[in-house]
Amino acid sequence: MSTTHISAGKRSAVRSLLRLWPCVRPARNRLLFAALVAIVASCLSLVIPLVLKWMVDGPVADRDPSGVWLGALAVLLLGFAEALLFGFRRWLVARPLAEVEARMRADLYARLQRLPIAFHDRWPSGQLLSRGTTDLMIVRMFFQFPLTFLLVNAVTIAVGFVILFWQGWLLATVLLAPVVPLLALISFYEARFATASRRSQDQVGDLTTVVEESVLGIRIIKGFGRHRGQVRAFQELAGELRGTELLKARLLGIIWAVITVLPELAVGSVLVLGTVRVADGDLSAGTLVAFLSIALALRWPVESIGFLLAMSQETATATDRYFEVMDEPEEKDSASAGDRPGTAVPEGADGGGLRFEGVAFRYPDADPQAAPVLGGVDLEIRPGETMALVGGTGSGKTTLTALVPRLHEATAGRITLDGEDIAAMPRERLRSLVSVAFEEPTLFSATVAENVLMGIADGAAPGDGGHPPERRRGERDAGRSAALDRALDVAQAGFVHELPQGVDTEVGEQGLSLSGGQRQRLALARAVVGRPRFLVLDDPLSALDVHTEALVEAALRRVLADTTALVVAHRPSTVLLADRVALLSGGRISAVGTHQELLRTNAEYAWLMSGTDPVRAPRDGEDTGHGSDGELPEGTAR
Ligand SMILES: Nc1ncnc2c1ncn2[C@@H]1O[C@H](COP(=O)(O)OP(=O)(O)OP(=O)(O)O)[C@@H](O)[C@H]1O
Repeated sequence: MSTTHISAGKRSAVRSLLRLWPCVRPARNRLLFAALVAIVASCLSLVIPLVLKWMVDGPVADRDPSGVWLGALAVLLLGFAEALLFGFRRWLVARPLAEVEARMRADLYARLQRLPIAFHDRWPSGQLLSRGTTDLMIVRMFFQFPLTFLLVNAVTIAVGFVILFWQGWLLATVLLAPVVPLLALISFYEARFATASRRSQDQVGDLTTVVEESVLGIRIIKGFGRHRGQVRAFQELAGELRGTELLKARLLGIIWAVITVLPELAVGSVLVLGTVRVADGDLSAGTLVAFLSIALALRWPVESIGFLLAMSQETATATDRYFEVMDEPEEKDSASAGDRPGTAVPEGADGGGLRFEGVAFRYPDADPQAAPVLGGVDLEIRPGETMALVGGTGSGKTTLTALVPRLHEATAGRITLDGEDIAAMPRERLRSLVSVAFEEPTLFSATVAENVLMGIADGAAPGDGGHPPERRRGERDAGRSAALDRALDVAQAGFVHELPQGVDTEVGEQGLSLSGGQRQRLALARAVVGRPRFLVLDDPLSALDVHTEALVEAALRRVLADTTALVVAHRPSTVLLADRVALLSGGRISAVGTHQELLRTNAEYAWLMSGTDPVRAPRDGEDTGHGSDGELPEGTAR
């Protein structure tokens, strides 16, 4: 379980926040208008002290009750207008900001779909999940509240001080005095808060990973009685997060205290100095009331700056975390892939079928000193042929099959489909030609039909040409339904008709409401439903009982007859589906031939297939002397 944090490095919060500008661009007019409304509302609160001054120096001093009532009415109306305008501001931004958040989330999801498998191997899922949920929520709240109020409060404070200086420069200067120490202290604590904020958001990601893994692996956890250990691990991480949150709270407390105490001291000084000046007759009582009222009205804008800056720091962190994913390079088609006509060779001609030429591969995070998983694979699967791929555990069979749909990119050599280099093909086209079923059959929380029909391109079904749209749609649906029935038949997945809603039954998260064998049959149906030209199957029958396996094999034979296929096989029964067998050993294809030929002539193969070897059982990847020096055993073909 990874607790590795993706380091943010040193960065400027403002620069991070500026990266959000293109995302909120569609809502910018509303945001600006809402900010204006909030500024007007906030400045109305500064007019109230001026009304008070007028009341104290006018109707109160003159003992004029009707003037006092008029002043009270003015204060009431100003307060009412302020409340109304703040409500209007909230209404203005709510919908556009929800849309901004939804769009950013959709962009993140789309990006995750396009990022290479190597990225997903590296990143814990909880880290991605927390970026798509908590971090984006923080970003939305920033636009809703801190951003607007940092602006509104800055304008309110500026307007407030203009009025204060207009009323009397001496008292205004006393009020302004704490600004310099205030700024220095805030910037010191904000930097520490930014570090704590990054740590806490990364810890939320780690915690999400633990929760996700334990929910998905609940059967293993319960089966091995590991629930207490799991709870302990969770509590440890939750404890670390709690510690970081408490540190944040302490820092925020200090910032808050500094921001509150220094201005209070200034207000106290103004009160003393102002009273002395009123007593000396240098200042009217109304001016002092107005002064103190404005100073008190500015308290909230000043005090709130502490937590507004803290929220801005959190948003800068959330923005960095969001863009760390968005900045990752996507899977790229080669530069000329889109417009290159391809170098296709007609089916059946020399160079047709599936060919591996000097294909090498090393995982990006593998030890650079270690030998690559694949060191130079040469293999030809003729058009219409089924080739079984056999090799010891960890010899690289799954890795080799993953190179065909370009889930990983070969580090050297090339793979061709009917003579066309897959590196020069647009991925979409490549994946419409090649279908895959992996050893671990992954299903999605959707219906049986939706899971199987994922294997067919949207709208792809026979009978589309030259008809009106409704008829085409009808024919397409009928075509998809027929393809579904055929695929379920091939995969011997008739059990789906016994499910409560037949093919419309939801299979639950990851298809866990089905048995392992049932999931594997649906994964197989998904691989064959689109009648692919090339089929790559990674030990597709491993979870079936012998009777079902025999049935699926019989049906598979029919499918394999029409396609060029590479089938990873661990057992003789699967190997027998193939026309020929290739043995992967030491990162290369060390022998190719029929099952019988290899059984007779290749000790490693005989050992892998039967577990017995009259001479000696070779270890994984050990050179058996066959083919490694270029000499293939008798009956071996390339
Ligand atoms: N994402 C990865 N990052 C780094 N190394 C990996 C990764 N996936 C697999 N490997 C390594 O590559 C080697 C080949 O793995 P692969 O899964 O291709 O073997 P395999 O022949 O399919 O094994 P099995 O028969 O047990 O399924 C192994 O040593 C494995 O540890």
